[in-house]
Amino acid sequence: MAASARRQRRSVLRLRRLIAHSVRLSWAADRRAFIVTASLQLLGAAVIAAQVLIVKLVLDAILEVTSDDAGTERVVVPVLLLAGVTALVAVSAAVQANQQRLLSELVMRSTWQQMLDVAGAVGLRAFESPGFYDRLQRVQTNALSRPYQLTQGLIGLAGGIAGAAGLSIAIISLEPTLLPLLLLAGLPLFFSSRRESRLEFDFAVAQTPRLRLRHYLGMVQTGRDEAKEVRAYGLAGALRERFDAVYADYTADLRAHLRRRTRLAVAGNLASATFLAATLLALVWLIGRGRVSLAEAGAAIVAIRLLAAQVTTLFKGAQQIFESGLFLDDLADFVAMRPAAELAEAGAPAPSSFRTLTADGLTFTYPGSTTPALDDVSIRLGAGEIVALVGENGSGKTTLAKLLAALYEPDTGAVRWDGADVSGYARAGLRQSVAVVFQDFVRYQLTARDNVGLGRVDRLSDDDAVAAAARRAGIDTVIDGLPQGWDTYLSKMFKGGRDLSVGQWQRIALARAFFRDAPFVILDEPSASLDPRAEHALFQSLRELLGGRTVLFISHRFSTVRTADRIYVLDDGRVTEHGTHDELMDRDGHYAELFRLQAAAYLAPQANLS
Ligand SMILES: Nc1ncnc2c1ncn2[C@@H]1O[C@H](COP(=O)(O)OP(=O)(O)OP(=O)(O)O)[C@@H](O)[C@H]1O
Repeated sequence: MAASARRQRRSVLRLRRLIAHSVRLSWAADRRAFIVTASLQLLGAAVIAAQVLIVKLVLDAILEVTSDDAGTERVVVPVLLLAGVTALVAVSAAVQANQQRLLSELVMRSTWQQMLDVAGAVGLRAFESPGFYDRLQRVQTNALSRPYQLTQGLIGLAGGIAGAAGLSIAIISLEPTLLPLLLLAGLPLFFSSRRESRLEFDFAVAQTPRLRLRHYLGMVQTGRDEAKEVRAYGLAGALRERFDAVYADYTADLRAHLRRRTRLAVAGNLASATFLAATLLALVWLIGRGRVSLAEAGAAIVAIRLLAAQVTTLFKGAQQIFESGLFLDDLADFVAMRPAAELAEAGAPAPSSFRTLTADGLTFTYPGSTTPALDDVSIRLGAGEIVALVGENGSGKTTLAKLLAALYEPDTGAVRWDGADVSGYARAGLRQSVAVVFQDFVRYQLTARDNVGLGRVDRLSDDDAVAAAARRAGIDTVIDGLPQGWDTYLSKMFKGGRDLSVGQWQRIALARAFFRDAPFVILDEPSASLDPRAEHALFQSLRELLGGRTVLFISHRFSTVRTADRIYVLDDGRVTEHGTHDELMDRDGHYAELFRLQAAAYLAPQANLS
């Protein structure tokens, strides 16, 4: 008993908190729309109350006409009034529906804006945390449906409360003794609706992980990116079976849940009918005793029906808010991360270039990992130098590049520009001076112009510079040959869009980096998908293409690496060797071994295959 009371108190407290949060969310989304919606609710409640009073006037007039043989014209005014109020109810419902749709859309927009602000503000480290990523996914998945449900719930709840209050006032003004009777008739509905909303909430909470899995399994079978592999590995049948199994579990639970709800609805309605009969009998008794007139009794019956509808709306609203509760909690936690994220990215204005860039004893461990990806790594780049990073898979090359690009902070050690530790500079300012082509660069499903121009958004409309960057990357003729040239979407998702080959995409990514026009350029395997001629041309002209810029490039192809001014060899997160190609070959260490392995593979492929 005590436990159940505690649970109820917790539910009430939670509902109060959720309502406050929903109101804040709607208010922040658009004050005007919120005020208009709230005013319409109040108007709706007043009109419902007026309806009851007018019904009484109509009944009074009808009874007078029949008993006194008075002129039927006496009925005309109340009837017209009733028709007018009924029309007003219908009009207000239509306006409310539109207003609610608008408010839902505005709340959805505001939710997306808040979510994108946080996603853009947090450091890359956040994306390594499963907690952050899960929450982001949940907020994102729900951001499309929940705001609608939430505003509907809020409006339903407010409307239900206002309507019930309006009806109570109307009844009191008719005959105060009727009020307890009305409340009695509403009691079974009150309890059954509350129980139903609790059941629905528990069901929604319990099913969330399963529904998420079902959504994912559906997506993996319909996604464009996944389509190749699903076919190549013949996964369609197996994935479909999993989808069916998850769906079957869900429908089994849904059936059981709906059976419970039906039982509850039957019990609630039976109890309601019994209470209604008792209320009507009490009304007859009051009429017999002359305490209540026939017209008042008629109006009371109308009020009972209206009150039942209001109570149902009220509980449905509370239930919808409850169901959106998890989403609201996720959103609140997510948004709360923003100030700390912004603080972490803030700092003094960064210089726009450097004469020397050094990494001093960098150590870095990915969140959730136990072994460091970088262990006491030190390297140096002079302005205008081309420096290469080599090493086996997983040796830490990309991680080092990310630290130098100010995307991660080292656990210990420092990245220095002209001797100054860059951790004191604003991250965004630092990154402006760095252009990176990642191994897994982004293929923006936007126009060719955007794909290059996004390298530097403040110069996006500089068509000549965009075209020049494309020329340097050797992708200009491909773009000119597209159906709408620079305006062609590089995606089949859009009408007239075209996809490119992997190597052409890589050139687009290079063009984007060239367009950025930054003093420090990081190229992570920039030629992995280029044909031999294009790769040769790129590295032959790298100095000319990047005229005087400092370049750090990562490559597994030693033919390209040998042209670098200096080469750093990474092994298991540590720098094991460094020097020019000739120096490293003379040293006859790890680098020389890897170089010879690759050279031998080119020169005597048969021997390697055998
Ligand atoms: N996001 C991550 N979370 C946890 N560990 C990671 C993450 N990214 C990389 N690692 C680990 O850090 C180490 C270094 O990875 P990194 O990507 O820097 O290697 P790499 O030298 O660039 O490899 P490759 O030649 O395959 O591109 C590896 O052991 C890798 O498994």
